[in-house]
Amino acid sequence: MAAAVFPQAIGTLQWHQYLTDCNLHQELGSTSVKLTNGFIFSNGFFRRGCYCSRTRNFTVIQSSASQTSVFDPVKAPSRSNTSESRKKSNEAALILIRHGESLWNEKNLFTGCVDVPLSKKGVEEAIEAGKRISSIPVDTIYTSALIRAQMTAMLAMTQHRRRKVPVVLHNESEQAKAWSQIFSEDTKKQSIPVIAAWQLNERMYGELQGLNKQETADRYGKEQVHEWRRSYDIPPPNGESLEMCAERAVAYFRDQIEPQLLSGKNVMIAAHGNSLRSIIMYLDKLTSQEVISLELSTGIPMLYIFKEGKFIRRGSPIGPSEAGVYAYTRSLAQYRQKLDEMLQ
Ligand SMILES: O=C(O)[C@@H](CO)OP(=O)(O)O
Repeated sequence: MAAAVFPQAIGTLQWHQYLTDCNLHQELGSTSVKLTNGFIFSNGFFRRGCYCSRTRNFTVIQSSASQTSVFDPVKAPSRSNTSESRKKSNEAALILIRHGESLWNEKNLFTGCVDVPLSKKGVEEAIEAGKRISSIPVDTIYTSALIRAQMTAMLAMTQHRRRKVPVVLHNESEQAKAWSQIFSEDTKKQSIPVIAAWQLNERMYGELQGLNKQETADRYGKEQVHEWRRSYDIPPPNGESLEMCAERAVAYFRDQIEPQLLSGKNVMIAAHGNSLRSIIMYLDKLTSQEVISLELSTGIPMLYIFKEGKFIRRGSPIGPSEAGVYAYTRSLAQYRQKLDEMLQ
């Protein structure tokens, strides 16, 4: 694919514009651009974790057309539909979704490891998230052990155009394993394994669990509560800091999920604000300072491409009916086209 050539200076970009303006992203997508503030836009995203700030201005000071599209098809019929070529391309999609709004989010209560379900709005958000990723391949699903993440994953998958059935694996005992076997290879092929892991749970919020966030801020002060909620290494009373949460969540990601991606499997993770913040910190190499301002919205999927051992952030996919979906790589566009043909 030929790369677009940018003039030496094209003015000012707003990060918000990057997030929402598909055409801009497409134009930039195949070009390396150096920006003021030391930020570099290449391979479809800004480096240095600057997405924490949605309102920052970027002035383009230099560009190069050396970067062509780096994304080979994940599962494109012409190039990557054999396990051999998959291994060679070493590329896979990774979708991260924070669960939809829960009944305690709605009431503004600290939730942590308390297992509460989605609110009505959360159910709608999960379905909407499913529409956004309905044309992105998913081979394996990881969720936390908490119902709000599991509901989100399942509701999202009801929208997937491939129509595979998510099946929760029960490996907690030999008997559970034996009793949940599937005896048809064809049916297995039409299923997506769902693995629930406590390591992906929300951070344990200690003695804040069940307290109202506003009342807690009124009592202990806004700054103290912000420190408990967003700092990297300060735990809430008797709870986990983000660092402690990362020790289990990132270890699980590296031990269990990365090998799947390495083997070419497309993975979706439905988890929580803080367990996902810790994973994003690892993926985007954010510092403990940068992660403070990282906030994740409920029910908004984020797409990464894993290629040659690197995670490339592609933004949040929007519905297949929208023109110019910036999050799609060429290979994902091919997968989507294949679905279009199949479903005609
Ligand atoms: O209550 C919680 O478990 C989390 C996520 O909802 O809250 P916070 O935004 O403080 O991380």
